[in-house]
Amino acid sequence: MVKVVVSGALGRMGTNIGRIVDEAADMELVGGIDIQEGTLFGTEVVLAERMDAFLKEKKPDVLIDFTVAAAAVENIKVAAENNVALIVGTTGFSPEQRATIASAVEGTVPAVISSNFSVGVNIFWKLVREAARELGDYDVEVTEAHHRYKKDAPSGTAKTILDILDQELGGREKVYGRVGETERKGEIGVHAIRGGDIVGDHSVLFAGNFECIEVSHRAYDRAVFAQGAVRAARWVVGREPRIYGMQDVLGL
Ligand SMILES: NC(=O)c1ccc[n+]([C@@H]2O[C@H](COP(=O)([O-])OP(=O)(O)OC[C@H]3O[C@@H](n4cnc5c(N)ncnc54)[C@H](O)[C@@H]3O)[C@@H](O)[C@H]2O)c1
Ligand SMILES: O=C(O)C1=N[C@H](C(=O)O)CCC1
Repeated sequence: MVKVVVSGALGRMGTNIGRIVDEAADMELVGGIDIQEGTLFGTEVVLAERMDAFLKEKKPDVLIDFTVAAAAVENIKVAAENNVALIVGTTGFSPEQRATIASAVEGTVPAVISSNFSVGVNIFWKLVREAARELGDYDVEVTEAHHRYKKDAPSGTAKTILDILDQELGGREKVYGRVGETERKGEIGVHAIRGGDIVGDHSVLFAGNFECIEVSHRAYDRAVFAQGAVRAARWVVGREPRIYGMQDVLGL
């Protein structure tokens, strides 16, 4: 049995993950962490400040964190100190926060950290890389759309797209939206749409003369992220203590 604690337990992702873990025959949901007390499928959700004592009491194999960047950094430190493996889906980390996470995790616990746990997006990233390799002289625009409550922009997935484009095209300037008189040069345009209950859309447009190619992914339900995170939780237990990506879980 893989024993799981969910951090961000009362949120959109935490609830989806709790349901999947609760229904899994090979997993045991042992509780949750949030900034309010509550319950998650019959298990106790405790306040974030009680996390250290809770992990010592419940002794989970893995903590799955979908919270906000500043909170996740602290949660990761506490989990690593308690020798609990990690799945981190939280996005919006600064470079400094990423460095803090790396020093807490590397050599201490295994952690899968990904801006997007859906299988489809991990394939989409491969397609974006392939297109960028072949279309280096085309204009490139990245667009993402999410629900009205999303806190970070651009999305973590869009930032991963930009990392891939940087690797394949060199570090082109990024222009975040355009207004007024503009002249297109070699930049990558980046556009974040927020509204309603959009689960998560990403698209990369490669525009040449007389033709465009658009590579895109649309999530219709958060279950795709939650299922990927739970799949990663099964995979991570017992691995070497370092940071992995979802491509390691999927063998891509
Ligand atoms: N990697 C992926 O596949 C993926 C998919 C969806 C969302 N996300 C990311 O996951 C994060 C959460 O998204 P959401 O839509 O579930 O948000 P949400 O606001 O619905 O849920 C976040 C939860 O975290 C709780 N929280 C805040 N501080 C906390 C702390 N210190 N300890 C424990 N819990 C705390 C909040 O109270 C809330 O219940 C965001 O960063 C989002 O971008 C990633
Ligand atoms: O709903 C969110 O928030 C999502 N966040 C991730 C991101 O920032 O890329 C993945 C998609 C959904």
